[in-house]
Amino acid sequence: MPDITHVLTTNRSQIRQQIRQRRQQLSTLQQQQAGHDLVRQFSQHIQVQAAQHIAIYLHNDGELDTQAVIDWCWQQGKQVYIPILHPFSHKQLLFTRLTATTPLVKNKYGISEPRLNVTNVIPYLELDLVCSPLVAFDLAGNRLGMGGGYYDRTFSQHQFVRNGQQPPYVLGLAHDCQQHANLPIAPWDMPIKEIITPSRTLQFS
Ligand SMILES: Nc1nc2c(c(=O)[nH]1)N(C=O)[C@@H](CNc1ccc(C(=O)N[C@@H](CCC(=O)O)C(=O)O)cc1)CN2
Ligand SMILES: Nc1ncnc2c1ncn2[C@@H]1O[C@H](COP(=O)(O)OP(=O)(O)OP(=O)(O)O)[C@@H](O)[C@H]1O
Repeated sequence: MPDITHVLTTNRSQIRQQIRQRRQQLSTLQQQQAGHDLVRQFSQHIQVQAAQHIAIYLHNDGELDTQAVIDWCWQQGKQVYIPILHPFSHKQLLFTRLTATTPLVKNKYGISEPRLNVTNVIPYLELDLVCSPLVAFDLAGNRLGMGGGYYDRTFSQHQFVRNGQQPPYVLGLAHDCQQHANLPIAPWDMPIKEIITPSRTLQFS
């Protein structure tokens, strides 16, 4: 009998591969349109409107293009933060401020991130909203990421109110084509409350 953990891992990585391919095949025009439509969904969202410190990501690998949303945030006077790979804590993220003049470097996965400057790092609990990237989502709020466990670790470390500080509101951003009928769930997966796509906002209880 195959070991259940092995089956789960193989299955998850096949889904990842299939959906990553699907989003990589979107044309530049489709990506631009998606990014533009996302602003409409995003700007109408109550939690977004109330948020001052917003973590988002710099798109890569066919992910939903966030540049128009970032520009909208700046126009609204909101502060934008991007995840960077922690320089020495294994598979941990730091969130650092992004402005129009922030120097960017490529991380080991080839993803652009702000060059580490400790004065620009925000403690996770000071974020109001976290817009997480993802590879696949289902209609129960399960998400599958790139396979590093970076976001799951971040969410699980900060899921409870501590010293009266509320954890940030977490939502996922994805193309509609990243929906998958039934994701195989691992014990460490942290479901999210909401996914925003260019065409709709999905809320899960
Ligand atoms: N734009 C963006 N920035 C991000 C993330 C993200 O998903 N999107 N991350 C979110 O965590 C972190 C980077 N995490 C990553 C984790 C793994 C791989 C990666 O390349 N993995 C393997 C495939 C693994 C598999 O299929 O099992 C690869 O492609 O070779 C890339 C990024 C931080 N920054
Ligand atoms: N809270 C956690 N603590 C320790 N290890 C974890 C945690 N969450 C995930 N991991 C480990 O990280 C690895 C990758 O997890 P998984 O495949 O769920 O990542 P993912 O959801 O694709 O990535 P991400 O969360 O960055 O989007 C797994 O081996 C898992 O054991």
